[in-house]
Amino acid sequence: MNNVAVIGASGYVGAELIGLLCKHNKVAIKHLLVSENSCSEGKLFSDLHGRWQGVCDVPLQSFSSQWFDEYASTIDSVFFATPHEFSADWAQAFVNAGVKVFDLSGGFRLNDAQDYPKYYGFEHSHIDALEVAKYGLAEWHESSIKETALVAVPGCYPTASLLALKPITENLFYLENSLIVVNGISGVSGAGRSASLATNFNEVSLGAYNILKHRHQPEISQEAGTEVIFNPHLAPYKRGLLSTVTLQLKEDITTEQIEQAFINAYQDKALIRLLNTWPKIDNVAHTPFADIHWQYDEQKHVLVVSCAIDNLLKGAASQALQCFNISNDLPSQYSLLAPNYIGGSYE
Ligand SMILES: NC(=O)C1=CN([C@@H]2O[C@H](COP(=O)(O)OP(=O)(O)OC[C@H]3O[C@@H](n4cnc5c(N)ncnc54)[C@H](OP(=O)(O)O)[C@@H]3O)[C@@H](O)[C@H]2O)C=CC1
Ligand SMILES: CC(=O)N[C@@H](CCC(=O)OP(=O)(O)O)C(=O)O
Repeated sequence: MNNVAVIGASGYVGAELIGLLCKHNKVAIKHLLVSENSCSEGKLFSDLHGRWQGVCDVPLQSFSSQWFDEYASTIDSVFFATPHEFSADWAQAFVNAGVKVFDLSGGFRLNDAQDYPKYYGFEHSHIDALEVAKYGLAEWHESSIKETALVAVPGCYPTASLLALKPITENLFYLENSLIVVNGISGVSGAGRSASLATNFNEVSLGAYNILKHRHQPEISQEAGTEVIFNPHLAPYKRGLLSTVTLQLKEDITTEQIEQAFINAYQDKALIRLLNTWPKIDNVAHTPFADIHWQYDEQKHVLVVSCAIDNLLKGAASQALQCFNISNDLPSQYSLLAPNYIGGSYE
């Protein structure tokens, strides 16, 4: 059994993650934590998140340095579903205490410490840990996830965008110095549980935001290995995220090469579904799947790839669990799919 703690248990991502951990037969949930002065402290997890009544009726504790001193060394893994700065401050301490860290925030996703003040609004307190952390896009980084004690679970938009981009960028099919445009659309749960005017039911209307300054732009560019333009949009539905990317390819690239690149990348990846039609949010919401479809104009050498995920699952909680599984030598999809599922059918 792997003894785990989740910090950020009152939030949307923490709740999804705890729901998944409850179904994992190699996990024992030991502590569910919120911030030191949280109004949720002492409440039952299931009182805050009614979907899990009778499934996880565990009281929430508050995280503090006293809690850390008393309990950190008694757990094997910790999941941070917390603000970025909290993760940046605390992850290294857990690693030093021998605990594997799965950070669902952006605290360790960017390699360059100078990007933190610019995109996240704080100076990173553990630049050394930034160098140790490994980016955990589960389908692409199995070997580095296995090696590290600190996994930076990718952001929601970067997950969908990179799953769409990487078969092309890894094969260097795109025209160098051409514009790569990533258009993302997210449901409102992407903004977290705390109320704000921008996410108020009466205020949300499909629209772009944070254009040319969103923190996922450097993350996508870093992991794609080339600069992208990222256009995020907020849409009036609860959950699900669609990322559609447009690339100019080199003149000699054929439809067959693209087809082969996607097959090579994903044919043995149980949670990626290559579709023959454009993906839809409703088909992936509440699931750990990423659905992908593409279309290539061989005359203009323009490729469009679209990927749909659930922002709270493949974009956060279920991908964190994939990273946990990989790190513990389990199949990435362990406990996320029925054990006898072999991709489209059951044995
Ligand atoms: N929403 C999404 O689609 C995605 C979110 N993420 C990332 O996951 C993380 C959580 O997001 P989300 O669940 O949406 O956010 P929420 O605002 O819904 O939840 C944040 C959680 O963090 C806890 N928290 C806040 N401050 C502290 C602190 N100082 N110490 C301990 N716990 C603290 C809160 O507890 P309390 O306030 O009760 O103390 C709450 O449980 C963020 O980093 C976010 O960027 C990643 C991918 C997708
Ligand atoms: C709709 C919405 O507001 N989405 C959030 C992104 C989701 C998130 O929480 O960010 P990480 O994936 O980096 O952790 C945003 O644009 O800031």
